[in-house]
Amino acid sequence: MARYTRIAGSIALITLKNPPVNALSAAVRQGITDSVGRALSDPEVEAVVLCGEDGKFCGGADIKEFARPMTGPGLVPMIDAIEAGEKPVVAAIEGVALGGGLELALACHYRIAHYKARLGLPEVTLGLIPAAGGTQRLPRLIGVPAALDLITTGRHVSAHEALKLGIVDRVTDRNTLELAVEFAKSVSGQPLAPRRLSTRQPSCPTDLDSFLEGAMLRVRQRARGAIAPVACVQAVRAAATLPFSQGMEQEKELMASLFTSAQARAMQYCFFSQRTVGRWSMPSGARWDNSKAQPIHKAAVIGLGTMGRGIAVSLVQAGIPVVAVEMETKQLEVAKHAVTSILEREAQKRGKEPKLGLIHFSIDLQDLREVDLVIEAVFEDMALKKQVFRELSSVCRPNAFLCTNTSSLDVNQLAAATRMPELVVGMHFFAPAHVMKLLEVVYGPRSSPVAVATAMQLGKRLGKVSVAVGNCHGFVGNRMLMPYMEQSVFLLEEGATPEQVDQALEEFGFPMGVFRVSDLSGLDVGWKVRKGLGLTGPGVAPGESARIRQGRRYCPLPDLLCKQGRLGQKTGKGWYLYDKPGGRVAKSDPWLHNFLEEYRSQHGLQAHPVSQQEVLERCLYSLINEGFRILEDGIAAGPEDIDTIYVFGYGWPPHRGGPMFHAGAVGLPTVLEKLEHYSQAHPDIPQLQPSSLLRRLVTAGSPPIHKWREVVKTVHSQL
Ligand SMILES: CCCCCCCC/C=C\C/C=C/C(=O)SCCNC(=O)CCNC(=O)[C@H](O)C(C)(C)COP(=O)(O)OP(=O)(O)OC[C@H]1O[C@@H](n2cnc3c(N)ncnc32)[C@H](O)[C@@H]1OP(=O)(O)O
Repeated sequence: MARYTRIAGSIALITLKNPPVNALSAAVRQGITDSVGRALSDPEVEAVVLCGEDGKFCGGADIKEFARPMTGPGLVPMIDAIEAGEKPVVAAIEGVALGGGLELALACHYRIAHYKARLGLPEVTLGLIPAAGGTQRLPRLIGVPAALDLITTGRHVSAHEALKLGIVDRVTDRNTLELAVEFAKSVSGQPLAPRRLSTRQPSCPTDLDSFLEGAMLRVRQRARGAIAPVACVQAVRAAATLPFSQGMEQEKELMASLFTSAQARAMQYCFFSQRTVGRWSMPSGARWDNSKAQPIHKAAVIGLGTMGRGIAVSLVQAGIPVVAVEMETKQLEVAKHAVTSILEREAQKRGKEPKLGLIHFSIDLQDLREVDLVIEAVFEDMALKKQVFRELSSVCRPNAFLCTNTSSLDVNQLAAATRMPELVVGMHFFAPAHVMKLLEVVYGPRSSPVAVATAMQLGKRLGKVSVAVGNCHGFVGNRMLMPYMEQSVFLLEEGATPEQVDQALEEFGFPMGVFRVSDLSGLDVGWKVRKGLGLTGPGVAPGESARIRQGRRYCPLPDLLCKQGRLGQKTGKGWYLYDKPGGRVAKSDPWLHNFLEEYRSQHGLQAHPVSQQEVLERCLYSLINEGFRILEDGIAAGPEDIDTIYVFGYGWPPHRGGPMFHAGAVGLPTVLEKLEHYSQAHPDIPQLQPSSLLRRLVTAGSPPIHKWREVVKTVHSQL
């Protein structure tokens, strides 16, 4: 809806009204259309001010409507009518003007923004382009290069940046509406033609063609197969080279090809999944809406290695005072220097002062007596972590929350080392912790709903996408990664090369294939985990075959590389060769190829050509299969949780929705059939045996993904 009022005598005020973000639903579009018509036809109205209720101008088109047949007035004619009107319209922008919301503002003749407002055209993140004239008006307002940047990235800009770019005419820290009304009065009667963006010529670089070609190249590289960013460049090219009306035609055609695309569906699913995970639940019945988070006034981080430093930076950036603890003075000094430089660098990027005063470095655990919450980030070693938790339990206040940053260790064992196990949760950050958006909040069997709510709330404050998950080895993300990584090395045994496997995965849309990632993070990380699990090293039973562990197929290749000191980038060689230790450019390594051949002949393995299809099916479907097991086990509340974890933490391409969404898109019967096929071909790999939930879903007629929770519920109720 939109509310029409008259204020200050001659000003018509149109207020968008559709909580929570005043999205442009059919009813809102109808309301605006009617109100604008009324204002234009009322002789007593000299000018119009457009604003949004509750301090939010507009969050854009109503995304929920995209899945339904379109009703109500179209966005484009509504916007065009505002620009063409003979009375000045001033947009009073508070909160957000995003997508269709900004496009609406661009049709207004003037724009005034509150200094806290954020503006942007994020349609590309939903698999679309700004097709209500955004791709045509923005280049005409701020020039082709700046518009291209905003449209292809979808990034939000602050009101101050918007002013610098020329998107808004004024920024205020006063009451935006009052200023807009004053402003509207002051411009009434002035000529409107120069204010109509559709009539302007866009400012273009002199070498437009090569500029656009370069931009297209960069966008294609970054897009990793996503089609919307490419369409964005094409639409902006139309703005730069065609008259407005033809540009609009082109915009419409491009949007028509995207609107019903599988990629747009996937990305919109990601948008809603990200919000669904905020409404977390635990098998006990505790939920986001019946569990109250405790405020965190002061926190601590124990262990200032790479992870601890990133976590400390995140806390400081969120304005939370932190005690940062290392065990020895020398390590503390090194960490202090590193944390301070990250804080300074990050603050400089944001044009702000670093909040150095919020962090206190210490080697004394007694300094933790006042904190509300501790995040332990010491080395991934159960005995060491238990020791730290015992000490924390005796030093901290009895009601302090004790969190462990672990990627796979049993949260319950750590809880058992404390006096208040209900206050213990896992907070699995991803490296670098101040950059990566994902946080897995891990609840053990004894974690209280308050502890989970507090950790989830803290994650939100840190700007993370937090997902609550149950306690098991590897939680959700790493547990699913294990069968994926196993398949990748099995494929090497069978004849593939790291290059082939990586290429298939990168063409699917991952930023890096599994072997490049392994080289980047260090092969010794997995080696240590495998040693801990008794899969390699002294824990292996004497006489056990090199390629069988615990009765199932095992590939010792990664262990063999580690034994040779090939730990990845840091040693200058791993699955690939680098020009020096710490080098980043991966080169194919003939040594490795020979090594693989020798290994195969030593173990009597016959190499066969491995197709791209086989790489994808075995790596991805085994990962997906584990995802179904995770749902069955109640470790993740729904497929949205798994998909959000994979998109935000593991580089799964958003235009493919996430692994579980991908399974639905491929077709559950196909996934089942392929898993059955590979499982028969490799009976010694239990991970390829289709999970019972997948079978059940197929038997139930492969319901759409939003119905899977119901099927999972029936599985749980029958247990
Ligand atoms: C054949 C061709 C046909 C073509 C016809 C097409 C015509 C269309 C032409 C033009 C294209 C225009 C497209 C768009 O405008 S797409 C939308 C662009 N806008 C966005 O992407 C913004 C999305 N929203 C956000 O980023 C954030 O929500 C926020 C910054 C606005 C607010 O953040 P926050 O305060 O953190 O709140 P939440 O994110 O939690 O959101 C609260 C609540 O609101 C829902 N919601 C948010 N935005 C929208 C929206 N645009 N439409 C519908 N619903 C929205 C969100 O889902 C939450 O809901 P809840 O989980 O149920 O609480």
